Amino acid sequence: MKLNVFANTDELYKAFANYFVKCAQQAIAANNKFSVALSGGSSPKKLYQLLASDEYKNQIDWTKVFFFFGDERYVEHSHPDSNYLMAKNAFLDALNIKENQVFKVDTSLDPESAALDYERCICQFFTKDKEPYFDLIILGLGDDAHTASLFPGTEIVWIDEELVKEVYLKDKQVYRISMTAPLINQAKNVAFLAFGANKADAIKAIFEAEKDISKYPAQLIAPKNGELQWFVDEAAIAKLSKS
Ligand SMILES: O=C1O[C@H](COP(=O)(O)O)[C@@H](O)[C@H](O)[C@H]1O
Repeated sequence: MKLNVFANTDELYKAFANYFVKCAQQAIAANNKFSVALSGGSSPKKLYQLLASDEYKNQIDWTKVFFFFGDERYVEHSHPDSNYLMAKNAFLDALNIKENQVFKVDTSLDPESAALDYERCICQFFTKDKEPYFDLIILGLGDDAHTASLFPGTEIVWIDEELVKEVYLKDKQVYRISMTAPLINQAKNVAFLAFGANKADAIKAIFEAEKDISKYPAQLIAPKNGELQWFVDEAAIAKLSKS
């Protein structure tokens, strides 16, 4: 595991964008395609915008990039909460990404069918591989130590076979569709993007508390053969023990 710490979010986003470019260039050179699962929420928006900026957009052959979603809110694609819509507005449209390069969760189906359908779609994409190996999975972190939509106290944290699953969040009374830990842990590269003082308790628990995946689901993330990186700012790691 590599912990990359930055003094401010501008540096953090630039470093993550450079890392994204490196992963993409390596995957395209090796396999002529780059498969990436995006995270949602508020944190990655500026990263996506940066990747579509003049500084970065010409560093990647975007026709060879295939986009998936680590998790999705169970809402229409035009809904303001949709992770797809956020990515579309932040960079997919600006980069002229074609429809067939973007794999959306079909939220017109019921939640269970949407999860099954997304799993099928992922398996079809990776049809030549023994298992689906994403080149990169980007993850966010909730203040409550959730990642993707692996939320504390939900059944999805115990899944060890299904690759995608629906999860019902009782407090919010909503469904989400999420990649599960077994799928995430098959990726070649997994990277967390987390910043701000509101993430400090979660980060301390993930790194220093006894393993308790029901309380701290992000502790589930440990790629089997891939590399795990954390991109954080100083505020987010402020509560870690100094040693
Ligand atoms: O609900 C979600 O939250 C996490 C973290 O979001 P943030 O707003 O604190 O950046 C995110 O990783 C996940 O994809 C999203 O659906």
